[in-house]
Amino acid sequence: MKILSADQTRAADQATIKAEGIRSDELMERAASAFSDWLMDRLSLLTPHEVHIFCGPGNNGGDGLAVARHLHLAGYAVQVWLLPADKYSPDFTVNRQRLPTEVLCTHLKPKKLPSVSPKATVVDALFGTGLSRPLAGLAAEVVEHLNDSKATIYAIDLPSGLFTDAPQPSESAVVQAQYTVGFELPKLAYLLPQNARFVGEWEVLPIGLNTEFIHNTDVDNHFVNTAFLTGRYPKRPKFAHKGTFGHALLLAGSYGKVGAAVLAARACLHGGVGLLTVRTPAVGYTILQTAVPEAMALTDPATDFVTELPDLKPYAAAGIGPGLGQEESTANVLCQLLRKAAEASLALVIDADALNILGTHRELLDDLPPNALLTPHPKEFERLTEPAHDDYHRLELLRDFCARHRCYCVLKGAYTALGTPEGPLYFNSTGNPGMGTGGSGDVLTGLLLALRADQRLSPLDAALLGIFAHGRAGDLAAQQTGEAGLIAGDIVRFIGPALAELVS
Ligand SMILES: NC(=O)C1=CN([C@@H]2O[C@H](COP(=O)(O)OP(=O)(O)OC[C@H]3O[C@@H](n4cnc5c(N)ncnc54)[C@H](O)[C@@H]3O)[C@@H](O)[C@H]2O)[C@@H](O)CC1
Ligand SMILES: Nc1ncnc2c1ncn2[C@@H]1O[C@H](COP(=O)(O)OP(=O)(O)O)[C@@H](O)[C@H]1O
Ligand SMILES: [K+]
Repeated sequence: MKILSADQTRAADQATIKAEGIRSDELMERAASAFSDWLMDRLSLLTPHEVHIFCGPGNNGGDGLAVARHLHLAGYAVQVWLLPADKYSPDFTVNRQRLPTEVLCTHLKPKKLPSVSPKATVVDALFGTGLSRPLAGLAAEVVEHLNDSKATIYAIDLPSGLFTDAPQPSESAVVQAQYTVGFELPKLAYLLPQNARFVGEWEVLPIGLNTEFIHNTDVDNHFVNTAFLTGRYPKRPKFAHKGTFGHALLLAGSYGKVGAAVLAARACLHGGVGLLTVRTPAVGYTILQTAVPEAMALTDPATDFVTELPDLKPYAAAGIGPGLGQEESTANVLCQLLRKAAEASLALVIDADALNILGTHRELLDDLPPNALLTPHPKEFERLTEPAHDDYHRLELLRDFCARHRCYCVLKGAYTALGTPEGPLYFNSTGNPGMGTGGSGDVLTGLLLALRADQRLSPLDAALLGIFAHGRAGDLAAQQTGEAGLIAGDIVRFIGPALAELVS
């Protein structure tokens, strides 16, 4: 799914109105009906609800007025509160006129704000994508009042005060919604940790925006769901053999961290790799051969950490990092691997301690072979770049980093963001907080290694499929274990089912 900016959203609305020959208030009616139906599914008519709808002067307020009409006609006790303004949008005015006279509709006044009980349902229709500056004055006062009320707040399109695709000053007033319901496509603002307390849970409802316009619009950001991945993960051919899916090399583990190598190796095998060879220090030999008999062990001469790079000829892809440690001789192995990878046409996946080594020897970044795939969490990413002022700045750093080094970079977290050499970012939709547990990242590395070894997949598709399937495997696992009980090995068990869902 494409993530549109505020300007692109407005243009999509206009394109739809033009292509369908409808009036703008008819499109608003679609949005308001979709929102009203969604809300009424959650509110029961049997328990009386005090529903307060707070409307601003633009089309977000127009949506709110239309929602008020729908809820009133369905039998809910609705009260509308209007933010006074010099100017109201035409569709606001149309819907103000359509509001049945029985619905109480009152202008808000400073210092005389209505009391809203904690049991009330509030619809926030003050501002949406048209917000042009941080809220101040009465609007800010209303927002603080709603946040203090403890009522359940449902925001239409955006929590009021939040910009669609830029940060707002830290002290400015923003509605803290429990739910945000947008239209057609998700917004960047929904996906960032710093906005979580404003956005709450979110959902988008289809309103039939013009598909041709969306198709022809270039965007900076994409949201990756199952539909987005259709056609990217081919079925295994009938006459396939282990050579078809590539031979991968995993360099991982050190004394006390051989488990990371085991998790990554198991994930790689469940990720469909043809053959897997694992380079661990000697201390890992028995552990690996026992825990993962399907993998070949190519043990390093040193006991506790990896010191020598094996011959790269047999391999289609190499993964380096999980549990590796940062000894100087291990850093040398990484350095040689980077220099030889391009010549050996080796796809690289770089994680964990290998990233930390890159962070302390930044000159090595210039040796990254084309299409290398890096998988930092935000702290590791900071070591490769610089501290970010906020989540939006971090995404810009990600974009710059991938463009400069011609690499793919997986910035891990909820809604993991994949940066690409071409520029666009891809936000993942799967995964759950249960995956915030030691070893989850090692599993991702192993899975990505398998997909990079599969010569049928482009670097972009391998990365998108791996990130999505990793989160999906975590979701399937959590259905059995619960989130708190989830451990990294559980994610491994569900990689197969998660990938099977993607075959098309
Ligand atoms: N036909 C359409 O364009 C559709 C629009 N929709 C709704 O329309 C919304 C966008 O509507 P608008 O573009 O009218 O924008 P908004 O309703 O978000 O707000 C714009 C109005 O608020 C004022 N304003 C902006 N920032 C302010 C601030 N800080 N303090 C005080 N006033 C401020 C502007 O001058 C303008 O009058 C969407 O979020 C969505 O809810 C939906 O109905 C779908 C269809
Ligand atoms: N709240 C969350 N929602 C979705 N995915 C998550 C969440 N927390 C963690 N994850 C995923 O779990 C993995 C954790 O990786 P990482 O931090 O490297 O763990 P480790 O170093 O312990 O292996 C990442 O892929 C991340 O996207
Ligand atoms: K709103």
